Amino acid sequence: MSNLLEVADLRTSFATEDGVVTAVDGVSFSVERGEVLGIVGESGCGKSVTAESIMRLLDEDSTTYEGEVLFDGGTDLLNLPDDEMRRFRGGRLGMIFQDPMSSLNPVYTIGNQLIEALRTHTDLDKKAAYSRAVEMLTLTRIPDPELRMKQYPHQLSGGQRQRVVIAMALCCEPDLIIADEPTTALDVTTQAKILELMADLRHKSDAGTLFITHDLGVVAEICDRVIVMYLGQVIEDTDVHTLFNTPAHPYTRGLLASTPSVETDNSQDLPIIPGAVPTLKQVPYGCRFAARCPFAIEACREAPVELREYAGEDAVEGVGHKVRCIRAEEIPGLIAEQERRGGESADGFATDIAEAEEAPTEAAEHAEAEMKAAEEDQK
Ligand SMILES: Nc1ncnc2c1ncn2[C@@H]1O[C@H](COP(=O)(O)OP(=O)(O)OP(=O)(O)O)[C@@H](O)[C@H]1O
Repeated sequence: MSNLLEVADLRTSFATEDGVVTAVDGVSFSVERGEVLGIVGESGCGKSVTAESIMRLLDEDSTTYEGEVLFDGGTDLLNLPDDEMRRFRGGRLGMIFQDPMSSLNPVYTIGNQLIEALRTHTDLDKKAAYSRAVEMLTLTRIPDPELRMKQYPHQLSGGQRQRVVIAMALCCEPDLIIADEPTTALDVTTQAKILELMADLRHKSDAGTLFITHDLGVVAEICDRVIVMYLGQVIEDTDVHTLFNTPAHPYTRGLLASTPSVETDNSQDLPIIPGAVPTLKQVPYGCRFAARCPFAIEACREAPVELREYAGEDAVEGVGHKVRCIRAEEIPGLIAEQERRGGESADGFATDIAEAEEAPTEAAEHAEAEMKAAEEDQK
């Protein structure tokens, strides 16, 4: 069976005043029917640009796409004529964004908008579209769906608006749903309810879902497989259990270690990934994470690192597990050694803010030295 979505070597670049920057750099992954694939990573790592590239929502004049985005057996979305792409969006491709107001028109009632979406993308007549819209709102468990049909977006709460957007994304029975931080703007209780709703709805359709979030707790709750992105690249790709039980990339370890859990009730004791994601103008030549990595050695900085199959002793048989780190197999041993020596390891990351703040200085110095060397090379 072919994948529902096959993204192959996607590269998205922007022409900016300071030259061309590549926000998504050779990203490949696939989504099967019925599967939820999570994309996780810190702010600025390219999650949204990946989604917006698949949907072709970026400014056409300043954006260049390379690679392939093959949908349902071969349609390359990157080469689809504009009018066909418009038909795909909201039809076979459903979208849910962080801010529900970006998907809703403030001057039309909820009913008008749902009916319009259904009439554009299906053969339903007005009466059938009305019934279907109410049915979809009921499915999202919004209170009093018939009343909501007559209301305008500003008359609803944030959680209710997001339920409407979910109803809108699902009403035309899309094959693929792209959800970009759909719960981030909501309070914790509403967030939990919306996640529960999404988890429930996925069992009612065989659509594939691409779920973008910076929150590993959300990943654990809703995703089957996960890709972790860092500075425009995939740095780890595996199923959700493997990611949480045997993470292989130091960045993933850092993200997991710095995520509060039920056991860690004091977030001050959580380790910190030092520094910040470099800007797209400062992309390091070798491993892009090296400047922030407690395990980086000179070899990490000498050449670009490929995404490859993880072959550690703890690798789970039969589970695809890819990692972009030349030391991934050594790291469990290095951490065990640290622990044997009595150090508080926290997967190699410091829990002390002062200690963690030393590293960005080192990172910045290194990035600057690399930039200088690259400039010299170009002369
Ligand atoms: N139109 C644009 N022109 C130039 N750079 C852009 C443009 N859009 C995004 N970027 C840059 O691309 C990089 C990736 O951005 P993206 O929004 O995909 O990150 P993200 O991982 O989704 O982060 P967040 O969680 O904050 O949304 C960032 O450095 C961002 O500044």
